[in-house]
Amino acid sequence: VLLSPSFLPRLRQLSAHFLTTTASSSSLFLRRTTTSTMAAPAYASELQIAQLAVQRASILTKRVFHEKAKGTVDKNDKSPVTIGDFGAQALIIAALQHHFPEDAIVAEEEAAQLREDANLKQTIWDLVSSTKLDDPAAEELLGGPIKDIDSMLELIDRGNSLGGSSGRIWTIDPIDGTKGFLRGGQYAVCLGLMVDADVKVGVLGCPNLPIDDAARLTADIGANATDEGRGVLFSAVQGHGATSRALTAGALAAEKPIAMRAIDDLSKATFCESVEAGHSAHDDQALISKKLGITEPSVRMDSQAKYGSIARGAGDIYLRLPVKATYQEKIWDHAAGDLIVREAGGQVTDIHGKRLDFGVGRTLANNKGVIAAPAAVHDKVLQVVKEVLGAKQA
Ligand SMILES: Nc1ncnc2c1ncn2[C@@H]1O[C@H](COP(=O)(O)O)[C@@H](OP(=O)(O)O)[C@H]1O
Ligand SMILES: [Mg+2]
Ligand SMILES: [Mg+2]
Ligand SMILES: [Mg+2]
Repeated sequence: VLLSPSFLPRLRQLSAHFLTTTASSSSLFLRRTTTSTMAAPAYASELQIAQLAVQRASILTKRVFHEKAKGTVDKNDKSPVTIGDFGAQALIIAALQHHFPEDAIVAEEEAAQLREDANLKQTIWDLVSSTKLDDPAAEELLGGPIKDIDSMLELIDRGNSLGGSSGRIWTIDPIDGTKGFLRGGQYAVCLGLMVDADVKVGVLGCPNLPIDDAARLTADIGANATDEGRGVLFSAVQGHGATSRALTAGALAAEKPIAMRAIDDLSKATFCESVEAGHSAHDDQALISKKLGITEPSVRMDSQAKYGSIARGAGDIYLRLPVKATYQEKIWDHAAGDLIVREAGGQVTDIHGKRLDFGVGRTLANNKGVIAAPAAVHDKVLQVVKEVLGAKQA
């Protein structure tokens, strides 16, 4: 059993766990007892690697924003994609490949375009090969640097899994809210692990959100923010709650549990939605908000920073109603946020009240739209969504 190939990744996992649980203990005896008598919490190793990988990828995205001309290139779907998206995806997959080489990965980007563009490829390689966590133990835990430029392209393309309903599947959005990123607004580096289509681990790096969990959402949230006081890492493990911590450039900062705000009066709720009118139906959402008695205007922000923000009670409700009936939401746009909100005391469904189904491929083909709200009021919000959308069809 010890020598079977399937045991190898597990062995690596165990040694990773050993390295971190023992990093601060000095006696060998203590180390032995720690590892033999304490059961590791569920998905502890996956969580730690995911958090550090997102943290490292976030450094790269910040470097792209601050140091580089933003290098926007056109993708087939005409969404802006930057060297940051490719670079962050390469760094995250490198860490996953090092620890969990058997796991499938569904990631947003692919390397095809880089293979044909030597300049772009080199620019990304320069960034990727020079981005490290500033804590050597943490950097080593992620497996250190990528070997060479071709390995980088292969790693990016490891994210081409078709997804599905069985086994371990990671999903990555290296930069979610690319348009927000380009504007200097909100964006998120997103990573989730699904096991048999159930999201078990979710991590969101939000470099432009305030660190302070108590900071309420406002209309100008994160717009052209300086780095001072900003950068949050949200995490959740199924059944173990959700946390936030400062996003750092090295080892993980101390975590705090987060929870959604208890709201008994929906008229006092803060609701958030996409900046982009093409991504969710602003007019329908305004009507729903009004019917709920909400008088404050919506807070518009890009990316899964919306999920993280309501999970820590900085806002309360996130509505994403379809603009076009044919659009299928992508699993990487929702997996981490869905778990983080539910672990913080929320409920997340589509406009029909169905939980998001991450087991049918790269898209949420079985769902339309998203409604995320505190569990106690989710039904009420859903009811109003149905009223408004029903009236439109009638
Ligand atoms: N017509 C559409 N409806 C809904 N979402 C869309 C869309 N077109 C693109 N998107 C997705 O919306 C995401 C951004 O969400 P938000 O509007 O909440 O910031 C994009 O992620 P990327 O920025 O990673 O490409 C993209 O996947
Ligand atoms: Mg995109
Ligand atoms: Mg996205
Ligand atoms: Mg993206």
